Amino acid sequence: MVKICCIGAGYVGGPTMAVIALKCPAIEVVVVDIAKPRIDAWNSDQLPIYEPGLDEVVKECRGRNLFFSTDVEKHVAEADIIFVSVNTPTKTRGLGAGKAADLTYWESAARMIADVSKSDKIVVEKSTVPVKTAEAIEKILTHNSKGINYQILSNPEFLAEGTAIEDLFKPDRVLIGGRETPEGKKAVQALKEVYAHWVPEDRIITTNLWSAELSKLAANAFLAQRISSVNAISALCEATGANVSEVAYAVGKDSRIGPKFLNASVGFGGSCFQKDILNLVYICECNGLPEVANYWKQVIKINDYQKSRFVNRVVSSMFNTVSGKKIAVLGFAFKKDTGDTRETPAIDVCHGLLGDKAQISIYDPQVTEDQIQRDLAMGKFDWDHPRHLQPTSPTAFKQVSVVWDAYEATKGAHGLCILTEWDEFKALDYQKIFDNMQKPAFVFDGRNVVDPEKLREIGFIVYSIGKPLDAWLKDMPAVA
Ligand SMILES: NC(=O)C1=CN([C@@H]2O[C@H](COP(=O)(O)OP(=O)(O)OC[C@H]3O[C@@H](n4cnc5c(N)ncnc54)[C@H](O)[C@@H]3O)[C@@H](O)[C@H]2O)C=CC1
Ligand SMILES: O=C(O)[C@H]1O[C@H](OP(=O)(O)OP(=O)(O)OC[C@H]2O[C@@H](n3ccc(=O)[nH]c3=O)[C@H](O)[C@@H]2O)[C@H](O)[C@@H](O)[C@@H]1O
Repeated sequence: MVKICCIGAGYVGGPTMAVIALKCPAIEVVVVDIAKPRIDAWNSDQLPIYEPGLDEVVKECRGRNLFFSTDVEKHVAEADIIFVSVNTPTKTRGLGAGKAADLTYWESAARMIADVSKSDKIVVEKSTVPVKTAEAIEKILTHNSKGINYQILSNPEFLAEGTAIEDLFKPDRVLIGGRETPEGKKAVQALKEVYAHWVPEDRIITTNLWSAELSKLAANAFLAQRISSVNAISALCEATGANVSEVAYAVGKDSRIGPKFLNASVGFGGSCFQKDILNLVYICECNGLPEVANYWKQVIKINDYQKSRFVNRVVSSMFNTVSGKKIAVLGFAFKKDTGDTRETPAIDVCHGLLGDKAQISIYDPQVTEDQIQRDLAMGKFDWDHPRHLQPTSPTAFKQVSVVWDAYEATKGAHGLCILTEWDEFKALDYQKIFDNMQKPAFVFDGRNVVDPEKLREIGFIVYSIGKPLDAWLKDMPAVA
């Protein structure tokens, strides 16, 4: 029986391995992690991450050919194929701070593999890493090899949160990069055979190592660039009376452009887009390509601009101050159908509002108060380190309350900001919300969830990203 071990039981390691176990009953899959609470949660009825369809997959295979364990060394030693899916956060200090990927966790995983291995291994980069990481990993492994043969493969993951199971069941492509030696090709074939249990052969792409590593960074950069492009246009829409949804629809109808990923928003979030672009920027700089670095940097600058533009809209609309005013925030996760808050635009928007002394009442169907308070207190990039290495929870923000109901959050509020596109926000009784808010009552829709015209009929003053402006907002300063 082929044995797979995955180091890192997070958003990628957990779902990916669960799907491999489901589709390959003859393979034993063990997911290991240094974080005991996370492994305990994977072994319980309350999985550590919320992802539609994940519970069913885990329930079907757990205890059959899918296992979660903290006994990292034992399972690594026994495995034929080792996936490494650990954190690769942005460095917070030292060389490349604020840009380069911090490979501490990767390096320690590689050293541990070298220490405990007694048989040949295929080591698979599942984490997103800088191009050329495989070379560094190879050096660590071969210099400590004790005669063991290691083959390093790059197999980046393209799943998106909220649709992870769907994406894993039907991936657009699976990408495998390896050395072009006979041993390298054999290792690529071995991994290909795992995916071939359910992925059509023409969707399994094989490349050299560096192409695979770079394709992952490039794919995320292209995706984020689309959002920054449409968000940049959204600002111009507001200035001219054009409607960003109509513009995006018309632009996306061009089959060369395509309709997906053109939703204007308060900004993109999530653990990877910013991190991976910063990493790409750093790699370009290190390779003497400042023009290329600056080109990609702009994608992040527009994203930051979009978030501060939103905050400025809120404050300038409400008589240039939100001091002491209750502002309801609906949605804190970085997108719908996930409880993940890493790099969510809600953090920056809340910081902006707190900077203007607002009282914030937050409701998100999947995010806990503890998580929100931690997020608001955490330093830049700290969130992307393993949980037990993050700073312990400092004192909570008194101006922030977290409630479990949208009506409670909006009761007595002066303004309401929609920051995540949860479906349930479309179906709220906005008349009831209006009746219970202070007047004038403002809605700032950062996700184009509500119908601005219907809300205006109720009596709200409405700002929707990239949509023709409410008469109230015209001529008000709103640039970042
Ligand atoms: N979250 C996502 O949707 C996607 C993430 N990625 C990439 O996958 C990688 C992992 O991301 P996530 O799963 O989101 O992170 P995560 O933070 O959810 O999970 C990483 C896990 O690795 C564990 N870990 C760290 N060092 C370890 C070690 N030495 N031994 C054992 N366990 C260790 C941590 O305790 C943590 O549970 C990152 O490189 C990310 O860029 C790629 C595609 C999608
Ligand atoms: O490497 C990663 O981590 C993953 O990053 C993204 O996945 P994810 O961040 O989970 O979610 P997305 O659906 O890409 O959304 C990212 C952010 O962009 C925002 N977004 C997305 C699409 C859009 O049109 N507009 C927009 O503002 C979302 O609300 C969210 O805040 C990519 O889509 C995945 O392919 C990739 O594997």
